[in-house]
Amino acid sequence: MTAKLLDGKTIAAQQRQTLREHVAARVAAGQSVPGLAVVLVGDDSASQIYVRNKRTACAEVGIESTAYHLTADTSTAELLALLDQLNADPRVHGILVQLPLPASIDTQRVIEHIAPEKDVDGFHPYNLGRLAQRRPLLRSCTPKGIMTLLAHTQVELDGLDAVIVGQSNIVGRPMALELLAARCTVTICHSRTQHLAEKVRAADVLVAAVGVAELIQGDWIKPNAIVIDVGMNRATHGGLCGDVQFASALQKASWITPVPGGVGPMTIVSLLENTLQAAEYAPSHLL
Ligand SMILES: Nc1nc2c(c(=O)[nH]1)N[C@@H](CN(C=O)c1ccc(C(=O)N[C@@H](CCC(=O)O)C(=O)O)cc1)CN2
Repeated sequence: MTAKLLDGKTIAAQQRQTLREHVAARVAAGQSVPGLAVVLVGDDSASQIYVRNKRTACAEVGIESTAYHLTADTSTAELLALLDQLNADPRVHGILVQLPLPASIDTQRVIEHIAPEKDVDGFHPYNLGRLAQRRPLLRSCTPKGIMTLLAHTQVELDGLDAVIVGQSNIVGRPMALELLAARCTVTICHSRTQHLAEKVRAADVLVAAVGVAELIQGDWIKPNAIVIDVGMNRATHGGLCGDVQFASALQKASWITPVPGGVGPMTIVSLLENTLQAAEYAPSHLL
């Protein structure tokens, strides 16, 4: 058996086209251009690339992005002051603070300082709480993008066993809430999990988001499982590799995401969707 590829690059491109049409229709109807504030602190090279890619994607669909690049020695108080300004600005519908922040900054305080209705990353406790209650508003981008990929398989998720490897606030935990809302039976594995291979072998849907190159072996994969690889690790040959051993998993799974070109592009298009959603929900007196 050879798995079918869940081609995030192509699906995200189709979604950007749809978004472009929605934004154009919105503007033609006399409503405001959706605005995204993109905040980057420090000089992390990967973050700079992600921010650039997000702004390029914004431009493609007609979202106006404004960049705020702060130096690595910015204090938490200075960043909170910028967020106060952006929270109050009616042209800004979404605020994105690129993570990770420098260690000197209190990341949780920063996330909680973004107005929940502008929290297009879906990291604010309000938005995570809404998802936990199955009443989501702005959903975390990577898990949201993964749910879109899963919808493309047309596999009925109801009742399936889903296993998530990784318990981060950005991916693992909101992913569990998404899959629970889709009526999967969800297991989250982490660094203290015993018998990881056995847990993975039970998965009809596997989401690998642990950040360890090729940790998950192909022979751990249940036949016909759907395999979603969130990992983005530097391979020994210099390229990128995921958390799953792709070549051997391809022989066991029914569907699998490539790295690159799987989950990453879906994360970015979900951010664009959230920004349009935030603009559409913004109170009319602010438009
Ligand atoms: N504020 C946020 N910070 C971070 C998030 C996030 O969703 N919000 N997620 C990650 C990084 N990330 C987005 O910011 C991200 C990472 C990778 C990709 C992507 O498209 N990857 C490509 C490969 C890129 C390459 O060649 O290096 C792919 O998978 O095809 C998109 C978004 C942490 N921080």
